[in-house]
Amino acid sequence: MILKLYGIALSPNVQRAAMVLREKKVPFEFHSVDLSKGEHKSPEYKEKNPFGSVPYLDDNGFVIFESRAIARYVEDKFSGQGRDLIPKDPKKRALFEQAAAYEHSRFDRHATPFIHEKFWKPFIGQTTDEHLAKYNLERLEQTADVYEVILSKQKYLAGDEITLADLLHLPYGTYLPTAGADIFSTRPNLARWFKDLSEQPSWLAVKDGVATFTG
Ligand SMILES: N[C@@H](CCC(=O)N[C@@H](CS)C(=O)NCC(=O)O)C(=O)O
Repeated sequence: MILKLYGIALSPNVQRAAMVLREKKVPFEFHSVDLSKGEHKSPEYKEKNPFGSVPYLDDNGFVIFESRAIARYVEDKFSGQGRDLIPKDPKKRALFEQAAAYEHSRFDRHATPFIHEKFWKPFIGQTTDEHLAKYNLERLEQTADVYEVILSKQKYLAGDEITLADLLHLPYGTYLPTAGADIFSTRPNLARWFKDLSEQPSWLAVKDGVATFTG
């Protein structure tokens, strides 16, 4: 039975899951969840994702949420199909895990609250906490300086081949300049890396909104 992805078409976390399904050439049905009506907070929805957030994936009754966990499940289940996103060689795998760990703990940790303050809050008519935004932007700039060093020595974060660790940056990385944090274009290696990622067909297919993919 076809996989079902639940969420909103322009949610970065939903786009992350959909991008990986496209990478692995896995057909899926996209099901819209109406956040404005609070559908994601209903008891029925929380049976699927108890945090009441999007996305979640339903694979014939097997339900998984958290976009990074969805990505890893899809990579494992459809191993040998589409592009390999996680290396199997132990050393390459360790370098991948290292990059995936700092994507989450250093990049996403500050990108998410920065975008919340500078993009999402003004969008829904709330006031930005400028102090919080500045704090997170400073941390992002520090992380970007380290990325620039890493990417001056290799093409991608885990070596010279693209992995899931690189792709995970795309959704929030794409929002950052719109929110006023242009951390990529001012650093030549980071600019080269992010331009390359932004041109990946899997991302181009979902960046303007997730839709059902029939293969
Ligand atoms: N860490 C989660 C984050 C999910 C998340 O926060 N999704 C947002 C949309 S981008 C959401 O559902 N926000 C509404 C809410 O949490 O009430 C993931 O990667 O899936």
